[in-house]
Amino acid sequence: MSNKLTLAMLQLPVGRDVSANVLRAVRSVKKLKADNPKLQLAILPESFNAPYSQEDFPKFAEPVPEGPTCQALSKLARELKIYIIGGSIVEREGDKLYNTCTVWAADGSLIGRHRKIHLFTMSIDPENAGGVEFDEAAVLTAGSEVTVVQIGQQKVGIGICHDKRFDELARIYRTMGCSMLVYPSAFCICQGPMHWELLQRARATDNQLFVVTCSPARDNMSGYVAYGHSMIVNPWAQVQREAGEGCEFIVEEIDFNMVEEVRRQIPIYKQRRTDVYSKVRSDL
Ligand SMILES: NC(=O)CCC(=O)C(=O)O
Repeated sequence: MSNKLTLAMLQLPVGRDVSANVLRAVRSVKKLKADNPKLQLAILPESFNAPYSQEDFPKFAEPVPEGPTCQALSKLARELKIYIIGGSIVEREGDKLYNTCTVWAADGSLIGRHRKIHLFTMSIDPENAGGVEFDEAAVLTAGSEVTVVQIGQQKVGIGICHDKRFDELARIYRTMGCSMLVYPSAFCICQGPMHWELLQRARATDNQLFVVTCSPARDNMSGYVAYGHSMIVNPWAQVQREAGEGCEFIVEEIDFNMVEEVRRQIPIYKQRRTDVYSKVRSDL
């Protein structure tokens, strides 16, 4: 049984026309599959179908999985016989809105729905690389479930952008048997240079697995400017692939044998002293 998986990360531009954004994503995935017949998984960015904007979230919200964006992703997965980690969209359920990542199997069925657990609420002063004011929590409801999906032979843990700052979530995924974490993301440009790669490599070091992020392309004219730099970090915590800032697609074969190699050579998971930690942390 092959322990490899060929994936694509699509660092797509996002405009205000939802149908155009979804169509661009669909056409791009089709082209990548035509050019790379071995492609098994396509990963889209956070908020790939509409602008990442607090004011706009209610306007662009859709039901999951009945809405047009989900239906397009389901059809695409079925047609191409690939898995899709559908970035995120704003999901409407009753009077609540969520930032939601849907995951589709190769038969078009929905195998995962991750509602962003840690909402992005930040007020960074302007002297820190331009600053940022954002409050997802003013509009969105936080999810309260972890999400692990089976992709081929691998268990994959899902988070959305700000979720990657929280080491506990990544550790839970490791404990649940994950060999890869995927975070569709739209990181802010003021924190990007400081924390984007650092956080991803930290999660990979702690948990000895692949960590993949997929961002929208940078658009300096939009209200919220995404950092770009979609990235694959391997279980040695090395940056295996990294996009630049603009529209870019990366196709990469992931060799999961590396997960076992690292865990065998540096067996920190087995060396943990939960007996000591639990004396001072009742939550462990
Ligand atoms: N979309 C997000 O969750 C942004 C998170 C972010 O930029 C951060 O610094 O955290």
